[in-house]
Amino acid sequence: MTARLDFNQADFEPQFAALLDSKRESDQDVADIVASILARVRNEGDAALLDLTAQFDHFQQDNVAALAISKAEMQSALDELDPTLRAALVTACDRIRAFHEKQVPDGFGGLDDDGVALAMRYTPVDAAGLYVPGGKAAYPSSVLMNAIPAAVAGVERRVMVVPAPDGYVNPLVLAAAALADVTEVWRIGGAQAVAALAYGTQSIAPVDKIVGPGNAFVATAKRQVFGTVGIDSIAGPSEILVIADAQNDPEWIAADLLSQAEHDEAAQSIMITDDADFADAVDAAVAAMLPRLDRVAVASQSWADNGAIITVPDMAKMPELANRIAAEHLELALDDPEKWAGDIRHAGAIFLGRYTPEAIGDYVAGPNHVLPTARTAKFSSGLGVVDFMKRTTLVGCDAASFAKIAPAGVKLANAEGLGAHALSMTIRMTKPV
Ligand SMILES: NC(=O)c1ccc[n+]([C@@H]2O[C@H](COP(=O)([O-])OP(=O)(O)OC[C@H]3O[C@@H](n4cnc5c(N)ncnc54)[C@H](O)[C@@H]3O)[C@@H](O)[C@H]2O)c1
Ligand SMILES: N[C@H](CO)Cc1c[nH]c[nH+]1
Ligand SMILES: [Zn+2]
Repeated sequence: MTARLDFNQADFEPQFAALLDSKRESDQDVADIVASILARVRNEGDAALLDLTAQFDHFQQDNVAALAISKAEMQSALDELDPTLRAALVTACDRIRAFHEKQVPDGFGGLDDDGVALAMRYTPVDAAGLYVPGGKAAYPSSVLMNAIPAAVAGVERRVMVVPAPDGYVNPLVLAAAALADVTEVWRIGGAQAVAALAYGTQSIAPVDKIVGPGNAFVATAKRQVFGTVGIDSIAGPSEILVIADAQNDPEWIAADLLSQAEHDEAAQSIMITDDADFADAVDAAVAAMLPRLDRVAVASQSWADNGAIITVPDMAKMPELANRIAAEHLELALDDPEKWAGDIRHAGAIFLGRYTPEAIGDYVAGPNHVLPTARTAKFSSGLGVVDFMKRTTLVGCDAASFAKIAPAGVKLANAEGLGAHALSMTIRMTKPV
């Protein structure tokens, strides 16, 4: 049974607060396990990586070099791909690349009113780690979502890690890596892969930034290595918030809720509706659909443990709740979805109207599906080209422009009691070359 919350009930607020608080990647036990895995890889390098890969992925190897996948293996996976599957991958690739090419920032530069040359430019990081999940499902789509923006940004070393449970990596994942031009692939996953990318080991050179989605252990590991390396966002177990009125087919909405529940027992699917009978109909449709899914066990547990159906007296109450949920994905299965979207301030991605299920965004719409979870959409965004870049500012004064602005700088330096700062400016006015 999934949770049912009614906005009009006296106990709504504590129930809603508990729902918001129930994300697995925020749990202390996960944080403790991850901290010890990170420490082991940092201290012991390759040996710990081999040991943890054997423990968590049941993949035993004697040396880390054996965990690498060559360019030739990736290419042959692509060459041997079923042509219709290859065509689908190419469609996804083309649409994702087109959307991300629009994101390349320009920077700017020129002389300001005082004659000072000012500019801002964007440069890519040298090396990016691309986490592709693979514990419970294979994610060729996540290869594309990670690797394409990295390549568009101009990152030279694009290092993919993917867990290989029992030593197996789905060939479609390798084919996607070839198509998206990944430069290095390692069959490692979980917090130990994040640690190897962040700290480096004897065999794996460290990267500057780690991006990509994963389960609670991966998301927590990224949070903990931040500072040693950059990260994109906390992209943990999937979430969907569906806003639906009674005009919808309950089965369509049930399928949308289950599309994210089937990712992980820790995934979260929530619906808000203004119609109690429709809420009952969706609940029944989910129950009827669940046994027909291949991933019935995962989806059932997710729906029972973390799912919820919320009824509101009218849709005007919806935006405030949606903004507090700050979901990774938000579907507006309503008339005039653009109008409602204007009231949504916090969501990783918004899907407009009854014909835009979230799943279209997972694969082929074009925007990235690596998105912030666990309420972090309140302050962070989905993966994009700028995540692989840094900004550098440039300033250039000549004698005339320097003389115009330096006196204010000298005044402030003296006020801060920083005499050498003041001197480095006054010296240029009193002792010009
Ligand atoms: N937010 C996003 O943008 C987004 C996108 C795609 C997928 N996802 C999410 O990615 C996740 C994929 O999860 P997955 O499990 O299939 O693959 P995964 O690669 O994220 O995790 C598998 C790894 O987790 C580690 N692990 C598992 N149980 C552990 C334990 N008890 N202790 C320590 N480590 C442990 C293992 O090292 C294993 O290799 C799902 O939660 C899915 O919802 C999120
Ligand atoms: N919905 C996931 C992001 O939370 C992405 C994905 C990949 N494949 C299917 N779905
Ligand atoms: Zn999905």
